[in-house]
Amino acid sequence: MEIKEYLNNLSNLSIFLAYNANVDTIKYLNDKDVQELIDLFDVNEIIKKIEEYPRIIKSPLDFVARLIHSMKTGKPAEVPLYDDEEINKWFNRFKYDEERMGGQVGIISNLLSILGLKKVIAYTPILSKKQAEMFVNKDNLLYPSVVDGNLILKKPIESYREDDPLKINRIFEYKKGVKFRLGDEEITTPQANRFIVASRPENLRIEIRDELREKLPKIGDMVDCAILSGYQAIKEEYKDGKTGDYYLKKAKEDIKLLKKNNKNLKVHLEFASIPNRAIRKKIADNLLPNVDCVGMDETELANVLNVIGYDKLSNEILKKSWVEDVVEGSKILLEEYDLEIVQVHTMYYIMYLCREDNPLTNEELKKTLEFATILASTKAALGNIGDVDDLKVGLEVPYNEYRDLLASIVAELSKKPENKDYRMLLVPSRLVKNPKSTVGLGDTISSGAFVGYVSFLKNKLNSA
Ligand SMILES: Nc1ncnc2c1ncn2[C@@H]1O[C@H](COP(=O)(O)OP(=O)(O)O)[C@@H](O)[C@H]1O
Ligand SMILES: O=P(O)(O)OC[C@H]1O[C@](O)(CO)[C@@H](O)[C@@H]1O
Ligand SMILES: [Mg+2]
Repeated sequence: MEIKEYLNNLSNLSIFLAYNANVDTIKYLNDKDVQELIDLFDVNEIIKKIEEYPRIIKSPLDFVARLIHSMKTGKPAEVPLYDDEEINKWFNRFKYDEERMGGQVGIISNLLSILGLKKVIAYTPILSKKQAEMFVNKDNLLYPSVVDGNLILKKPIESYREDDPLKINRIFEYKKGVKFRLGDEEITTPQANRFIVASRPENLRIEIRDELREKLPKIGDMVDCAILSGYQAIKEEYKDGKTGDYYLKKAKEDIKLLKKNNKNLKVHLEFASIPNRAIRKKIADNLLPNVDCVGMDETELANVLNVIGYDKLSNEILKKSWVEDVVEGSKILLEEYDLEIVQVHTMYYIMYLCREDNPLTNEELKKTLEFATILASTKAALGNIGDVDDLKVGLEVPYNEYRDLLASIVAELSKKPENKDYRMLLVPSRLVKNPKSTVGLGDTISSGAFVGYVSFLKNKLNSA
């Protein structure tokens, strides 16, 4: 993998990002931490609550139950926190280990700025001083504002609003092999992963502020692509009478406004877990038909399939996440929403599914996935990518042990007659045995692959 050449390709690419940035307050859990949490409750209460499977955290018990479930399965999870003073304060009991830029826009804008893209325009509806300070302070990372009716692009640190609220998510990271007892059951985490307690402040609305919205066609004309994310925070209704439908309708129009003056603008939607099934369905039906590419992990793929009528396949993916099922699910999304690319990242592989007539060659497509695995292994190993030189760390992490098996499965699948109109490219992950942290690895993978995809398309367009 020629990293220098790949990066060189990105240096004339510009991108727009919206909507979600926050502060990730991270705690690395050990055996004792978990046991102490469990010992706060009667074990049967926890077991009962795990079965109930709360989709929002309203009490400490909701949190402990969902956390244990995530640690027992080793699966990534993100659960919204009910917007209530008391439960919010309860989370201050922990001694957190570090604070870090969080949210797809936060993580991706910093990464792409460091990778040396020409221009990264990062938008988030709330930008406090503390949040602004977490953005990389480089000339290519800009925040859009409107001053006297004009679109102004300035560094986040020069654009913050003193009285904007700060959004904090608590991240509980666990390594593989964390041990604890739940009654007479000994549990050991099967792999390293993260549990996100996602705050959902009433005043946070996933939208482009009105004065900036009319500038979207201009912004769309200044960039080659966009990554949109954060929709998972949209609520069904708000205290001021606004509804999820109101914000989803605006979100759909935002995409059309971005594309208005730039027909070649490629838009990628990065998923996160959307516990509210009604909102999940609306996001799929309203937004997916208007974007070109989508990135998600296998759990998110399964959950979307579940709300569009493919329960059996959804359960298969949740249970085993076999390549065949993930391919089947990706084909359904590609067809259902007329997408250009469905990119799914799992613990053991990253995969593209696209149509046979995709303008890029298999080699080009694979290159973008290979670059994405190097980004992920670098970030997993170091916790953060501070400089392109860090990438040599990720390059040294070998592909995981299922590399050959996965390659043979995909080779078989590609030959099947029902797959003749598709191309599926798979690259095994470079799994870091003992990752510093895992939060944001999916965002890292998807953004690294997507900007590579757009840069190869751009080369093709220019050389045509
Ligand atoms: N230890 C690890 N080493 C390398 N890659 C990892 C490791 N753990 C997870 N990954 C990659 O990161 C991805 C996590 O994606 P996702 O669950 O979307 O995270 P997030 O939404 O927090 O960015 C996995 O699908 C896998 O490809
Ligand atoms: O759903 P929210 O509150 O926007 O948070 C998204 C979460 O997902 C991440 O971006 C990782 O994908 C975290 O950094 C962040 O806490
Ligand atoms: Mg993700």
